[in-house]
Amino acid sequence: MGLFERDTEIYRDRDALREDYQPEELVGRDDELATYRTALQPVINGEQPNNVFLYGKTGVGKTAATRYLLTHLEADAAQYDDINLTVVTMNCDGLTSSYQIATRLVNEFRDEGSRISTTGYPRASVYEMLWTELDDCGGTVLVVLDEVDHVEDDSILYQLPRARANDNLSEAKIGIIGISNDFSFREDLSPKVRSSLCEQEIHFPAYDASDLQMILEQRVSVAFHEDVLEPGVIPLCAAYGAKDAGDARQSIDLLMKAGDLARDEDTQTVTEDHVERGRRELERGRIKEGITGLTQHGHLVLYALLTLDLEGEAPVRSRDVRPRYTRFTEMADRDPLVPRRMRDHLSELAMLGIVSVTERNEGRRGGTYREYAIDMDVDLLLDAIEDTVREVGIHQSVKRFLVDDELDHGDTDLSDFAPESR
Ligand SMILES: Nc1ncnc2c1ncn2[C@@H]1O[C@H](COP(=O)(O)OP(=O)(O)OP(=O)(O)O)[C@@H](O)[C@H]1O
Repeated sequence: MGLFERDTEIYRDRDALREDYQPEELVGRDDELATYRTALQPVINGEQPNNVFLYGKTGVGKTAATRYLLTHLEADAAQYDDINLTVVTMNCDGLTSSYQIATRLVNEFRDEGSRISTTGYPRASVYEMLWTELDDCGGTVLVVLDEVDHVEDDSILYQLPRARANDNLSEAKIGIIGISNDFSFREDLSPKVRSSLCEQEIHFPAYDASDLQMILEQRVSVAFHEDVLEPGVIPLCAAYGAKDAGDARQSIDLLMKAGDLARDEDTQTVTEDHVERGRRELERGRIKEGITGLTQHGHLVLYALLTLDLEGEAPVRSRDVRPRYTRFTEMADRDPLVPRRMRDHLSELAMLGIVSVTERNEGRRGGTYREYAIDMDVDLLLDAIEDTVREVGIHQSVKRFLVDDELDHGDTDLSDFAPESR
């Protein structure tokens, strides 16, 4: 028998659970799809398209709905000889300026040999090139700007939708589809940009548990063999998804994690226990990612609070975290941040769900203050701030959580790091 053997007991088509899978139908989005379809109808009529703006939290189907409708629109437009439709889709993640967007767009229309560099041209001349490319392309051009909130200046968001009205285009009819999960972005747009970019706004609300259940059932029928899932598995994934953020991506990921655990264990069924364990694993991954993204001061603040928590001192006020944090910064050969910046780090840890915060009120004289405590698995946290701990040394109170080979104790003299007397 070979080293690798095909395992097909659980999955029929695991790829159907991946992000890039395009479902044939979108379930539970009838109203949004109907509004969206109406907004795109002028394209088929050969009229000037509407600019559409989609907004809603992450994983609620904005991109999936766009892909679904534009695939149909392109196929249907091909039936009409007098319609020449071009769709350009761009994700604005990593593109922060109008200039970058404009050069990228110019290059979308050009062959490899004649592409322009992304720096060095005056903005006005890049816009000129863009109008020329669009007019040369002609017909109807739909530009999809996904994650449009990454663009920090709104010049292009004004120029593109207004290009025809401003006489920059004579041949092409252009329509913009902006997509965003940042609610404040729309609010912060200047009125003139908002009125042109957001001609037709469509809000995608978060999914509830029964929506998610329908979405999961549709995926399961493609991805898994029949009767492989215990009856409670889909409702449990849906319930967790609805509780977290109403995000379809999270529910689908959880189902895939549960399926993978079942497959790794060579079992014939996916159980609720696989879902529970899968959820814990995903959670660990998310937290680890969140902590890894913090600065070293964030790690030092966390380590200070963690050791205090283990000594039974939490919940603790930030002024009581401070001496420990300051001491750790000295050990790491750094200057401590001012108290307010240190508190910002505690708030950030709270936002990540690593630290719990309790507001206390000492009555009229004492005012209100906040107390912090660790709200997460200790070994998970230690694992995530391993490098910082190594630099500062292993504090007495965390010693019992460390398996010898998990962290290199080296020659650290632990007595140096015994908790200070308070
Ligand atoms: N109504 C639905 N029916 C079937 N699958 C869906 C539905 N809504 C979302 N999904 C699936 O959930 C995942 C996330 O959806 P999508 O990428 O469209 O979210 P989004 O709102 O664009 O999120 P983001 O703002 O993070 O980009 C995709 O795999 C998508 O296929």
